[in-house]
Amino acid sequence: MPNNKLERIHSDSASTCKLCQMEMDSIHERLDMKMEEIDILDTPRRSFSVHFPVRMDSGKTKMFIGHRVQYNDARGPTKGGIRYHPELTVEYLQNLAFLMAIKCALVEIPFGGAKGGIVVNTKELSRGELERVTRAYIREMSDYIGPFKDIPAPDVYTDEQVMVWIMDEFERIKGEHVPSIVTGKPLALGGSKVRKYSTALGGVYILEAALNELGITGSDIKIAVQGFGNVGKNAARILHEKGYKVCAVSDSTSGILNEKGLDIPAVIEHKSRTGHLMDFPDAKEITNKELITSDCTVLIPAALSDQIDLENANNVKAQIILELANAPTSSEASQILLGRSVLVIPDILANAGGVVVSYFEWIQNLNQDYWEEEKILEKLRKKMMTAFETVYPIYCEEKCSMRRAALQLSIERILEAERLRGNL
Ligand SMILES: NC(=O)c1ccc[n+]([C@@H]2O[C@H](COP(=O)([O-])OP(=O)(O)OC[C@H]3O[C@@H](n4cnc5c(N)ncnc54)[C@H](O)[C@@H]3O)[C@@H](O)[C@H]2O)c1
Repeated sequence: MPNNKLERIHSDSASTCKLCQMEMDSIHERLDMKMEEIDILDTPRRSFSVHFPVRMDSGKTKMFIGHRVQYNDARGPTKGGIRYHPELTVEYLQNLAFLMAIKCALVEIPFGGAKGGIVVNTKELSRGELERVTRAYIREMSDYIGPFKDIPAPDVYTDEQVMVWIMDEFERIKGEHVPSIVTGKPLALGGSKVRKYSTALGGVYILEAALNELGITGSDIKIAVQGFGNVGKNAARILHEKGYKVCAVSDSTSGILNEKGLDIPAVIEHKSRTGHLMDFPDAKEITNKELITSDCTVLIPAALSDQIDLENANNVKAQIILELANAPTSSEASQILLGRSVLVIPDILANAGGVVVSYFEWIQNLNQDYWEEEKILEKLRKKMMTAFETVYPIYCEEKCSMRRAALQLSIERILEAERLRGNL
């Protein structure tokens, strides 16, 4: 059995799928979808598994299983992460691949959706074994992936080093340089500037657009951020730099609050020096639960799924929830918040900045180019704003959740591509 951390990380996107499923019936009805359209959306184009032997450090050979799902490629080559997890199944990956197709359509990047990975607990592998397992998986997959077929990226328990091994093995097989085979690489090997904080920054662009739409302005805007990892810390940092009052932040151990606003660079320094948020001077200690219901204008869950639930949804004080984590709001809580007119900006829109900059990395690689930071920032802003400006009117007109509005838009785009190809 995996430990709790493994299980938890693995369940986040499953919750997103559950939330999307909840909205599907009303979308089918609203778009007056025919059975053949529902079928084409419900069916992954390719799902396959490979079995491969790897020599372990002990000298013994062990068999591994890898999967890849290429869900829908009507809008372009499929794109999606490679996840290493002991409980990975094809069915689970199908859900994640569907969400990737939805996200890419929402921010109008010319990709379909994919997801894959290996059934393995990386904590049980040495670095050498991890490299050999990765390379063996890519040897099995090399005919089915490619810059114009299917482009992998990092996901749970894979990182930029794993992406380099994937690229290197693929290039050895093809006998040429192909950096565009994978995104999420280090800068020195064709990675993109901004990628490390693109998810947080994309979310901040969307948040500012939402504040503007709701007419919420001024120095009284209070922000609470749950999670202080890659996404949460960068979101807090960017918002602080923009002059917002970030009043509360938390990590897995505890939270801190200062109603006048925290000095975020000092909090970052404190956390990197001590390893925790506790004992930060000039702040009150709070629990993660207290952060969710703290007195704030904007709540940014950026850690785990199902943090806003049946128990606390009625006590949320924020007017806007920016879902930077995947599925931080349970399905029951979503209904309550909709009833209370709290604007929930759904994960599929709020955290899409990461895949947008991955797309930019792919373009840079195809053109053997490196873009300056300013160019990437401007293009990211434009992509995120366009998505928001298209989804928001649907949300207002249809008086539905913003998640439903976003899903509806993506589905229309995928179906349009299928129609133009003559598949419908
Ligand atoms: N990294 C990306 O580009 C990206 C893109 C899309 C979605 N996401 C989603 O954003 C979320 C965060 O990702 P990340 O890359 O920042 O992960 P991370 O591992 O870097 O950080 C996770 C943070 O959450 C904190 N945390 C763990 N348990 C907690 C708890 N019970 N309460 C409060 N905080 C807790 C950890 O201490 C850590 O600070 C995940 O849901 C992830 O799927 C990330």
